[in-house]
Amino acid sequence: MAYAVKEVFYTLQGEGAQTGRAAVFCRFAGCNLWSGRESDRGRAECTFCDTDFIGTNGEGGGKFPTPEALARHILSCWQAGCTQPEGARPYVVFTGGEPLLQLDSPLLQAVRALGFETAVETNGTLPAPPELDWICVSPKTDAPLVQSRGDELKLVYPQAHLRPEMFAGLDFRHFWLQPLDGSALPEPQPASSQAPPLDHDGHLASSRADATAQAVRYCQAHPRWRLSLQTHKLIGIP
Ligand SMILES: C[S@@+](CC[C@H](N)C(=O)[O-])C[C@H]1O[C@@H](n2cnc3c(N)ncnc32)[C@H](O)[C@@H]1O
Ligand SMILES: Nc1nc2[nH]cc(C(=O)O)c2c(=O)[nH]1
Ligand code: SF4
Ligand SMILES: [Mg+2]
Repeated sequence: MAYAVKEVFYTLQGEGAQTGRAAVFCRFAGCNLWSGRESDRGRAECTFCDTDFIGTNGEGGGKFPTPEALARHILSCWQAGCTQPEGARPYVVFTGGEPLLQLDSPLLQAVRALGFETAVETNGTLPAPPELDWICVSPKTDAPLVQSRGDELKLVYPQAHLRPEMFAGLDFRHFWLQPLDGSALPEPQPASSQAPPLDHDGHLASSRADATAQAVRYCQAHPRWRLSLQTHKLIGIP
C-alpha cells in the first residue's frame, strides 16, 4: 500500500518518558477523529489538536509507494541529522494525524531491517501492530479505547468527561498528564457544541498555564501520575 506522509523531520522527542531523545518523526496524513479543517473542529471527536496533518506538503513529506521507499527516506533523515551514529540505535516515532490508519507490519519490518527502534503516538482507537518497541496511547473523550496496553499512557488534561482514574488500572508502565495547550485553538464560540475543557473539580482551563496548574495539582494528589510538558514547544524546536 502507498503511504501519505505529511512531514518527516529530525528532532528530539519532546514528550513523555523518551523526552530529550533524538528521533526521526514520521507524521502521517489524516486522522479518524478530526478532518483537520478548522471549520469541522467544533463537531470533531477530538477538538483540541495542535497539529496540521492535512496533505503531504510538509518538510520531508510526500507519497511513498512502498514500505521500503518510506523506510529509506526515514533513514536518510536520520543520517542527515545524526553525524555520530556510533553506539546509538536510530529511533523513529510514527505520529500524525492518526498513524495507525497507515502504519503496518511491512513498514515496521522495513525500518527495523535498517536498524531502527520504533515508537508510535496513537489515540488508541485502533490496534497497534506487534513490531513496535514503544507504544504511547493518548485517549480522547469521545473515542473508544481499543489499544488499552502499552508503554505509556499520556492523557491531555483537562478533558471533558475524561478522568485520569478511568485509565489508572490499565497495563502501562508510565502514566502522564500533559497540560492542554489551547494557545493555537480558535476562541470557543458561544453556540459551539464543543465541550469546554473541565478538570476533575469542574474548573475551566482557559489557558495552558491554567491547564498546567490543574495538572500539577492532580499529580501532587495522585503521585502515580507524572507531568509531561511539551518541551519542544518550550524551546522552539519542531
Ligand atoms: C498530534 S497527536 C498525534 C498522534 C495521535 N493522533 C494522538 O492523538 O495521540 C500527538 C500528541 O499530541 C497530543 N496533543 C494534541 N493536541 C494537544 C494539545 N492541544 N495540547 C497538548 N497535547 C496535545 C496528543 O494527545 C498526542 O499525545
Ligand atoms: N519534538 C516533538 N515531540 C513530539 N512528541 C510527540 C509529538 C507529536 O506531535 O506526536 C511531537 C512533536 O510534534 N514534536
Ligand atoms: S486524535 Fe491526535 S491527530 Fe487526531 S485530532 Fe486528536 S490529537 Fe490530533
Ligand atoms: Mg506535536
